[in-house]
Amino acid sequence: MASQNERNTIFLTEQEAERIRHTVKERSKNCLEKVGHAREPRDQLAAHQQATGAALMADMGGAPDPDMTHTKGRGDTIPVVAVGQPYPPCTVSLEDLQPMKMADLLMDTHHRGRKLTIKRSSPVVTLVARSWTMVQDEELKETERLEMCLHKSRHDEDVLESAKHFIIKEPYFTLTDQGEATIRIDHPSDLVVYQEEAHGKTQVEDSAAAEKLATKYKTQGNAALKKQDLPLAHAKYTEGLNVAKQPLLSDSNPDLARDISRNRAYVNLLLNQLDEVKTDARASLTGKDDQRSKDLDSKAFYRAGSAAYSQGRYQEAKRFFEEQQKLTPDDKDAKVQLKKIASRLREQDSGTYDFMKISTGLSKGRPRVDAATFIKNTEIKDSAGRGRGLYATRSIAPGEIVMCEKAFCVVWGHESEALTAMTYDVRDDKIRVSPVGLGKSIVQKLLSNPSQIESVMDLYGDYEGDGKAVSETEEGAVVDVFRVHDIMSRNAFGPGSQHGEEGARNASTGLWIHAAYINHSCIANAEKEYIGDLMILRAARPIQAGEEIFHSYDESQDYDARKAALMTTWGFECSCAFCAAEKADGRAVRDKRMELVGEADAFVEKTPWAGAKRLTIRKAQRLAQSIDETYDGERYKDLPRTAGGRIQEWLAKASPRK
Ligand SMILES: C[S@@+](CC[C@H](N)C(=O)[O-])C[C@H]1O[C@@H](n2cnc3c(N)ncnc32)[C@H](O)[C@@H]1O
Repeated sequence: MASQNERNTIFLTEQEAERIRHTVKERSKNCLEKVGHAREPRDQLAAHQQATGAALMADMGGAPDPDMTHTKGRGDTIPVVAVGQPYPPCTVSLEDLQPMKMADLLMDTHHRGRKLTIKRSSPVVTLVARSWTMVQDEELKETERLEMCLHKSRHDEDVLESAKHFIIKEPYFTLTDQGEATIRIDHPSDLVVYQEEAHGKTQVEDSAAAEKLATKYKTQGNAALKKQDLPLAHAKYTEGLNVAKQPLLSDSNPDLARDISRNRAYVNLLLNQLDEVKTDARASLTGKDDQRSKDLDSKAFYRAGSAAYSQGRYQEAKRFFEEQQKLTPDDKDAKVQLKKIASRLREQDSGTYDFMKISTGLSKGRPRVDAATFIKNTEIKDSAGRGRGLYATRSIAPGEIVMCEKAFCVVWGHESEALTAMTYDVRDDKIRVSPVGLGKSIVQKLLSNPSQIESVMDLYGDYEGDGKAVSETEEGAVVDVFRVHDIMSRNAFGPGSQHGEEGARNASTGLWIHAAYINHSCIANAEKEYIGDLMILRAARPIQAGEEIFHSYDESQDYDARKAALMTTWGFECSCAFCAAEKADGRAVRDKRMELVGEADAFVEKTPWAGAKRLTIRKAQRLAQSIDETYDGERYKDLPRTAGGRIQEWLAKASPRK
């Protein structure tokens, strides 16, 4: 993520930073000492009381949250998240995992190939960056602590609170930062809500009994939908489908599964689970010719088309809406959608946008644009010494659009998802300000739309995972949250404040997948701007076909600050010609230049250019000249002299008072 500017920096005291480092290192040390040790049984009553007390305190807002740390300046606490000790999620389906007992858990061990069925036995303690509770094994003999870190909610509901019975895939038994034993879940896909039907616990003897049961679930799903409890409606329809799809019933009454699929498609649309909308809609098709069946199939095509549209797959959406139109030619909805799709396809193919219209359609309540992505003039190729990069496939004139991209995911500072944390990375011993709320949103979006996992996971990140390309098991999408964190850290950008005041604690941030392939240069040939979550990249100078496209990740005038930010945030040292020249200038010249820039900035801030007196203009000219003189004529022959930019701008506008 782009670094926070001075004004928005979050300051930690040295002691606080040291305390964070110490806590994380102490935990690692403790884990190392205890690795492989047998689990010590817990006292059930004491465990229950501990969790109940903590949950009560947390609900009243009085619980000490061990994740929060003190900061200096505005606001006083912020969560701390330790990063840099990644491990991969389980990529095996439940039926291929062997059951294990709670009593057999070993300390600081990932129990690969195993699964543990548990029942929640206490209230859930919900803290800012984690939730925890006490759980019991199937025989209710053993009790253990279970915590879910960071990615702990789904569809705005705390996962641990959402159900009573769970199965943990490949349990990780370890220590908390405070040294307490716990089963720890980092990857949401490692915790599965236990469903009786999915695990064949309910025996259905004949098709009549199966029909009764599936209908019961369907009715419960409908009731939950009516109450807008979408996760429950989804769960009930899923249970219903598990029964209705069994040959016993689907042979005699195939329409029941179709009906439930159609209903679940609707719930999925509301939950933004767009891949499943399309699967369900397709599964619900009757293909029959009577009017009622045609109406139902038309509804299914509408749902599938809406999902494809939301995914930016406009050709696919077009096909669905055309099918809808064939079945119900008088339906106005399909006509409206097809008209919108025509506009999106035009944007996508030609890069022709009505920016004014897009812009006026935005507000704080509707901060995301309805516009397509245009990337036709670019391609991804290897870039020597920089991994991959983005290249122009045709020549592009200054000011012309290089590419336009709607964000894969953006979290605006004013949205409830915005969450900033200090991350302490054990890999390089650095504490950073990180928009973990964006990481959480990306993970949620991927869990809901597994077909998009591959394109996000292809982005550059320090941790590359275990190399297994599994993104789905029988139980749903698998997302490696550690990889998402690292990808976000190296690829996210800030679209700036578009809806009011924002600072370091609630900076807007987003991920643009195609733009994420663009490398940095301090003398970039492209400049980005934003309308809502639409990134528009224009050529800053003529770009030839085949030329690599660069934008600037950090526009600081100060070479040393820029160099440090590029290394801390993006992990590289810039070797562009401008950096090479500034490096050759030496420290003394750079310091002198920055001192003059400081003077010039102060001048510009306090001196209005309109009606400036001759004497004032002379002063500005002298300042501009002094800055210019810090540049060696030969060294900067073909390079911009950026430090004088602001004062030059002032001079260009200023007119002497007559
Ligand atoms: C947003 S990604 C750019 C695409 C990336 N090169 C790739 O292979 O996917 C940012 C990462 O690219 C690399 N990078 C970008 N600009 C660079 C440059 N000028 N020199 C060296 N590495 C650069 C750094 O590793 C950085 O963290």
